[in-house]
Amino acid sequence: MSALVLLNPAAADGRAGRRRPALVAALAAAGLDADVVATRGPGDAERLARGAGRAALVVAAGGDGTVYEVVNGLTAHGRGGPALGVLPLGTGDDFASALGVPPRLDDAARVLTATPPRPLDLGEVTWDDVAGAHVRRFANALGAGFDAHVAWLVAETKWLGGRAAYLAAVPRALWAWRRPTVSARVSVGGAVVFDGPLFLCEVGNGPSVGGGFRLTPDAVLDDGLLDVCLAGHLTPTRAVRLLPRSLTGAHTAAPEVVTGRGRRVEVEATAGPLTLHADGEVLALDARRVRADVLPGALRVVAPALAGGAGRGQLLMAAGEYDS
Ligand SMILES: Nc1ncnc2c1ncn2[C@@H]1O[C@H](COP(=O)(O)OP(=O)(O)OP(=O)(O)O)[C@@H](O)[C@H]1O
Repeated sequence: MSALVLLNPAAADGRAGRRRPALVAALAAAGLDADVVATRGPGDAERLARGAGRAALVVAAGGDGTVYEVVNGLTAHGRGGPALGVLPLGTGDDFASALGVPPRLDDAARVLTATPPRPLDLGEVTWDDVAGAHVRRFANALGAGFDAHVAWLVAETKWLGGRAAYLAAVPRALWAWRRPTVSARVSVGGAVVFDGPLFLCEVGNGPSVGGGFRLTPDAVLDDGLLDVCLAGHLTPTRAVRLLPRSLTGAHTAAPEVVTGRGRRVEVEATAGPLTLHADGEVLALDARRVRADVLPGALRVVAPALAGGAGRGQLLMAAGEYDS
């Protein structure tokens, strides 16, 4: 099998780049005929994936941001294009965890040759801001509000290093959000589920974000649906109390938390602009209207945790329930 491995050397504060020799050795040991190409900057992985139509497999070697880019490049090929593999070399690696990719490089490389790819759902986000309308795809999660604000602060202070940038960003974001900063109306499948001051709204294709915070703990990558978790205004003290509970998904029982599941999720800012992220990459600081749609079975992915059997999304698609 011919594979193109797109290595983001900047992932995990540059640790991914330093692991290139170990990556090449792991791929050789797994018997994968692979070209390893390092990206030169943001956007490069997407461009390379778009040009990789002849590869059987395109592997995102990096974190969730690298996966996001590769997914947006690969979907340009349609459903018959190369499959996606993931080697978790990033900081959070939430999508790789959802796929069941083992954290050790040797094991993860072996999985690429041993597991036939299978169709999984993707999300498609459409939003309006001052620059107009935009459309992107996401693999793992879309977030509006507090966590997108954290992602923006982290990107701004990248020079601090991943973990330090996060530690600095969370208190800054909590301080900025001590009073309600945005209000929004949220609909799932056309029905309004929330209207008021918003802390965050997370739309999960996979269950976790930020390196293991299970905001949408029951999200499944092949069920043809997106899971939603939103919280109305939280004081900093209340947010700090709830955050650790999201490591297990126990936050969903809190009275401020609303959950839902559907094919389409809409978030409309009624006061203040929305900060928006997809797979941890900041998309907008001033979104007004955001729509997320599931694209059932849109991309074939090496997913050891989901190997075998048709997912619900595929079954619904076969039954003609989806036209996307
Ligand atoms: N060669 C490069 N130099 C600098 N930045 C790059 C390069 N290639 C890609 N990037 C950018 O690096 C950023 C971070 O990548 P990625 O998300 O994969 O790693 P991470 O942040 O360590 O992991 P995670 O998102 O799982 O926490 C992305 O915004 C991506 O566009």
